[in-house]
Amino acid sequence: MPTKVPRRSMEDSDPIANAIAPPENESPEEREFRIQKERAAKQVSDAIDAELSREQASEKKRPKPVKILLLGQSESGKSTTLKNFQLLYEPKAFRAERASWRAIIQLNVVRSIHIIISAMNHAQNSQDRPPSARSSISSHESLRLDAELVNLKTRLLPLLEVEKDLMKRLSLPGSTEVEPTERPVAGPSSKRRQSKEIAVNSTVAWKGAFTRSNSGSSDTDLVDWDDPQDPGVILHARSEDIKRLWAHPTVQAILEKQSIRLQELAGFFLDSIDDVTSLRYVPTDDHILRARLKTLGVSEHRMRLSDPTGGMSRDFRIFDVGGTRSLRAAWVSYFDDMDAIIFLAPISAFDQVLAEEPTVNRLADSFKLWTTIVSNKLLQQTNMILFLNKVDIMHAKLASGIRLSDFVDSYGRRPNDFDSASRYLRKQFNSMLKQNSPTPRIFYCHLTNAIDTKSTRYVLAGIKDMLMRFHLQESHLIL
Ligand SMILES: Nc1nc2c(ncn2[C@@H]2O[C@H](COP(=O)(O)OP(=O)(O)OP(=O)(O)O)[C@@H](O)[C@H]2O)c(=O)[nH]1
Ligand SMILES: [Mg+2]
Repeated sequence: MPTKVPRRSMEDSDPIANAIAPPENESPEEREFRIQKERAAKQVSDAIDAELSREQASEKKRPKPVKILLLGQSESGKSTTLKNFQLLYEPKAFRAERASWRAIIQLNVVRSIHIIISAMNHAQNSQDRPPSARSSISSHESLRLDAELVNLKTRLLPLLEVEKDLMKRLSLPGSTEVEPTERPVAGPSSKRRQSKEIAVNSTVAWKGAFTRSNSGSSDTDLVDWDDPQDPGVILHARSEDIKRLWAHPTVQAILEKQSIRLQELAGFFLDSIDDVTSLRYVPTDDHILRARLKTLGVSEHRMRLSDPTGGMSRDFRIFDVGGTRSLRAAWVSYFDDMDAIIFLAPISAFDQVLAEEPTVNRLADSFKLWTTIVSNKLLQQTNMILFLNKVDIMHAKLASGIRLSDFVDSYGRRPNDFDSASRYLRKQFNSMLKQNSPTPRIFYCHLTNAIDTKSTRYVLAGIKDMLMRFHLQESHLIL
């Protein structure tokens, strides 16, 4: 009969000692087997420790990371530029987040419908007012909703519940990080109305709320299709209604008369409703770039990029910040030690105002912000890269007859075409930089469309190579 091994003396109250103590009544064979297992485990653990020390030692030898800070007003395209970097250099990780972006796109769709319904209500209310009160309202606001439209509106109301539900899921338990912020809907300033825009603090792991923890390797594995709360089901069921609402001539007239240009609003997906509301919809790269989620905090993204000359790879750190005015004070703590600033100025916004400050023209705000950044003492040595962004919207706006000179007096009688306008604006930004740079500094300016992956890919690859070369020269100088 095998002799029993006496239980090792230990403090019964010590949970750790309890957990690692050999089992009671262990036979000699079991003991031998356990000791062998523990020895093997220790060998593995020692090997991991050795590998970690080797990595730490080589980490110390690695050159300093290249740091890039993305700056610009809200909705200038900072987070979209970061998404482009991720898509280009970490496509697997980027695509693994599709389930989270699917939820944001659904939220964007519902928000557009919310804006349309508010505009319809506004038109209806002005119609319902007594004629004496109506006399001060311009005739265009009194467009009548026919029975079909009223019906459509009623059928689409459940989507507002979807919005609430998605927002609840985005607000992680115990967190107040999700902040539905007010933004004015374009329209005559005296009759400005508000529509909510969702924002998330980028330091919060909001993406976890939508990604399956045990997700498989294929795209469709990323979404929990059996989730009864999935907003995709309701959106799919209402897809035809959404299309009819959006295509309805009275709706188009109401939006036009209230100066609401939904196509130009961030997160516009109403022209892709068939795709976005299809059952088992998984966003394409293009859709992820178009998705709008306002940034509140500052987020840091790390990636290791290869050297085009075949040398050692470099660590890049890209910092994305929130661009709303109240968040800009936080930028300065990141100014120290940056290798480059990518400043985004959405030139198409020349006829728009800031959401947070409806008296301030957005192009004027970009000019002022650029001047503040280039004249900052901490940034005198920093490479400046300017993206004159949203050129696609700029093209369309100018072509539709909206005149730059109506908003920028100094543009004078120059032609209202894209080439002349972009050349003029580039010159303005350039001269602001020169006036505020006591010593010459590296400056690049690109006309960009950040939702176009192809053109952005070339711009970003060029920036990466330039910064690697520059960084390499600097390290040689230091050595
Ligand atoms: N059409 C068009 N849309 C763009 C372009 N660049 C960005 N967008 C869209 O504009 C919206 C705003 O872009 P974001 O990248 O979220 O803006 P941001 O600068 O990060 O804004 P904050 O986080 O509020 O500071 C998103 O829906 C983008 O898809 C562009 O060049 N053209
Ligand atoms: Mg952002």
